[in-house]
Amino acid sequence: MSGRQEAAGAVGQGRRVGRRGLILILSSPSGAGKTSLTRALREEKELGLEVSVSVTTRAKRPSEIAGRDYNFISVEDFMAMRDHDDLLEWAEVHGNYYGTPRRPVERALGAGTDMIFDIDYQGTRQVRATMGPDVVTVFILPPSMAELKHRLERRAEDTRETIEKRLGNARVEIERWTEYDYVVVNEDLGASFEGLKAILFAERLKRERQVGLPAFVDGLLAEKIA
Ligand SMILES: Nc1nc2c(ncn2[C@@H]2O[C@H](COP(=O)(O)OP(=O)(O)O)[C@@H](O)[C@H]2O)c(=O)[nH]1
Ligand SMILES: Nc1ncnc2c1ncn2[C@@H]1O[C@H](COP(=O)(O)OP(=O)(O)O)[C@@H](O)[C@H]1O
Repeated sequence: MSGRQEAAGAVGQGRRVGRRGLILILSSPSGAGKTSLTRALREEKELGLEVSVSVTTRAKRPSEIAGRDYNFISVEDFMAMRDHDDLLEWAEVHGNYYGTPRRPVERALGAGTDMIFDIDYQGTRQVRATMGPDVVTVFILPPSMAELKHRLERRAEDTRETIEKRLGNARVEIERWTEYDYVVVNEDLGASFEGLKAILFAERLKRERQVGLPAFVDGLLAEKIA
């Protein structure tokens, strides 16, 4: 992306290596754990990640906070945002509309802040098409279908009908796993969290994401060793 500010970087003899911001996308079938992992990443402040808060037309769950987990809006308001091009991407999932507001993403990336998106495979395709190399995608798999069902039941925030619909869609969602850069089988939440941090740290060091490296290396090679 042109015009994007660079995150603070390494310093060597006054030569700076900056970094382009990235978007870390987490997708999974319902109940595999992407919300828990997104919350854990957001709460670890030193990672410096900003979570994209989607708009949705679905009803709020008891544990959710409007403005933190989602902005809950009417179908009319959703369509107005879509028609005004206020959404970076949008999709219909489990019979409800979901979308990523464009402006907060542009603001965060413009300031060099990395973002996390918890969006489905349809949205992931759209973001990859528009943001290309700045996107890193991770698919979260459950350890088994039986455990996926148990997690949805243990979460106890949805009606039986809602759980059935999400389980019914799980196979179609899981089949998209090959479209993703990384795959994490979320058996142990702590281990999955460590895996995501490893992905983030490695992606931040990718050569093409580090701006100013050629000048930095030229400087290194020109330096006189006493
Ligand atoms: N495309 C798209 N998908 C979203 C967005 N926000 C959430 N989703 C996806 O919508 C699906 C349903 O999310 P949610 O209702 O929170 O249910 P959960 O998956 O059971 O936690 C999940 O696959 C989310 O990743 C968005 O802004 N865009
Ligand atoms: N590794 C895990 N082991 C056991 N329970 C988990 C694990 N990850 C998530 N959970 C639980 O499973 C339920 C579904 O997780 P959640 O993060 O809401 O999934 P998603 O956002 O993918 O629908 C929640 O009750 C959560 O606490």
